[in-house]
Amino acid sequence: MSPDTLQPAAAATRSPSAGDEVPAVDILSAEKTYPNGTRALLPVDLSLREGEFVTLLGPSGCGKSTLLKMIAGLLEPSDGRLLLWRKPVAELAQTGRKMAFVFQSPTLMPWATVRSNVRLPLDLAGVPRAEAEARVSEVLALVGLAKFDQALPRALSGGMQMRVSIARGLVTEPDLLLMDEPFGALDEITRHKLDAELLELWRKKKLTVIFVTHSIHEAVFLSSRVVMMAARPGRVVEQFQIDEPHPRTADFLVSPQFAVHARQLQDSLLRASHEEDHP
Ligand SMILES: Nc1ncnc2c1ncn2[C@@H]1O[C@H](COP(=O)(O)OP(=O)(O)OP(=O)(O)O)[C@@H](O)[C@H]1O
Repeated sequence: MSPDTLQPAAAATRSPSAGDEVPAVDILSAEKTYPNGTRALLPVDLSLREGEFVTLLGPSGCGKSTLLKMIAGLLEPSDGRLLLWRKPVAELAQTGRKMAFVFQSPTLMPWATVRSNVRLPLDLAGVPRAEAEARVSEVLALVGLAKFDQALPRALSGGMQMRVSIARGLVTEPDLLLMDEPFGALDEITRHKLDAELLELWRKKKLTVIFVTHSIHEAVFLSSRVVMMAARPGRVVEQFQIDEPHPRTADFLVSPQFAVHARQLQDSLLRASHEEDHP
């Protein structure tokens, strides 16, 4: 085992929360069995420091989305607990922190302009119009869509629609960004471009990100840590630190270090898939 690899047992000790630092996310033996009896997740123990970019990677059905939805408070665990800045997910507001969720599909209102789509969370929160407009302008500039603020979603490419969705997530100024395969439906080149932009946003805004993907390359490029999961039943099997410097450019993608990490994840993914075939 390489020094970069954390044993699942080490992950269970959740050392990041041991010191003074308040962990952004603490998952304490959280598990999920759906009402139809499907054991989607065995107990998961995982802790995230503020500012980490953690990717959940694993074969189809290993519970990535289930875990992300539990962290978002969209699903209740069957047992165990999930804390955000040491408070239960439902009490996040008391921590003064905010969370946003970006789905795989941009889910934009087709009849509304880009500007109105991005402003929606602020309108729902009752933010005064002038302040809301200023914040919308700022995030649209951040994702490179300032000139398209009056466009309707159908006039935009898939990649641009995804940028609108990300802008809508960022407009509330979240501390924690949860992303469920946000670029999975995009072509390879657009995906790389958005990956690079997302990494810049993460650095600029000092976000904590949990990102679900099927792509080993995306996981290596983006992550500070990769959590490998296996299916039937879903569980965390291994973790990998990707301690490579930033900014990560296109050169990183063709570097020997990138290839080493990709190989490790490839082997781990094969092991995870094998466990599923021979539980
Ligand atoms: N609402 C539900 N009711 C019953 N079973 C469900 C439900 N949602 C998901 N499952 C099952 O739970 C398991 C984990 O699903 P989940 O969608 O979390 O996995 P995933 O790793 O995100 O999959 P994928 O990579 O294909 O998106 C799967 O066996 C799935 O069929």
